[in-house]
Amino acid sequence: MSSTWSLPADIEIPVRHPMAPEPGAQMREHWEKCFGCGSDQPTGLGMTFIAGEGLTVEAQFDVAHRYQGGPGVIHGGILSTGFDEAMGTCCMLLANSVVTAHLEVDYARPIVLGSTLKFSCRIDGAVRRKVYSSAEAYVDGSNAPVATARALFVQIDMDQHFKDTKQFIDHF
Ligand SMILES: CCCCCCCCCCCCCC(=O)SCCNC(=O)CCNC(=O)[C@H](O)C(C)(C)COP(=O)(O)OP(=O)(O)OC[C@H]1O[C@@H](n2cnc3c(N)ncnc32)[C@H](O)[C@@H]1OP(=O)(O)O
Repeated sequence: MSSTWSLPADIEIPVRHPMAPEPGAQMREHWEKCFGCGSDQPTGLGMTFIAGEGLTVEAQFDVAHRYQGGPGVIHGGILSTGFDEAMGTCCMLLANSVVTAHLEVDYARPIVLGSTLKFSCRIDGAVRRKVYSSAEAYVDGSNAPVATARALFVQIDMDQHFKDTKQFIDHF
């Protein structure tokens, strides 16, 4: 795998929010209609999340047949969606609302339909509103990651960011 991704020199390790879920606790969906995590999104990934120690989160979803790209394997965009959601949820340990500004994925192995895809995510640091995260994805029986990702999330003001799409929002 290769990447030109590098963290900025002025990066700092942020503090986990005191109200963040305890390590081992399930983390909530950020919005019930979300394609990644929403319980009111029947075609979505239905991802689940467990808070880890420090600034880490474990996430997973089952690779259903409807997520097929090539014959018998996951679509690359679905895998990248899984990373996006898992790493974005990891940022919730800071109790910030964030959106993805940059996401890159290295695809190391094909992922067979029917697998359970597991993500190990962490916050690498933050600079002002920017939160840097990295993650690996695994399937059962594989010690090496099947894919890795890095992302930049930017903290937003929810009211301002979604001011033009409020008609879609029941509540957050
Ligand atoms: C979904 C939301 C719900 C929230 C709940 C929790 C989420 C949970 C899970 C969700 C999972 C799913 C999540 C989803 O799927 S979120 C959906 C996909 N993402 C979007 O739609 C975001 C679209 N982009 C924007 O709205 C704006 O561009 C944002 C808000 C990101 C920044 O525009 P804004 O005008 O506000 O700020 P700024 O332009 O001064 O930038 C600020 C800083 O960031 C730096 N920068 C910006 N872009 C890049 C870049 N590409 N590479 C490197 N750096 C970049 C920039 O240089 C500056 O740095 P500095 O000057 O400080 O050094």
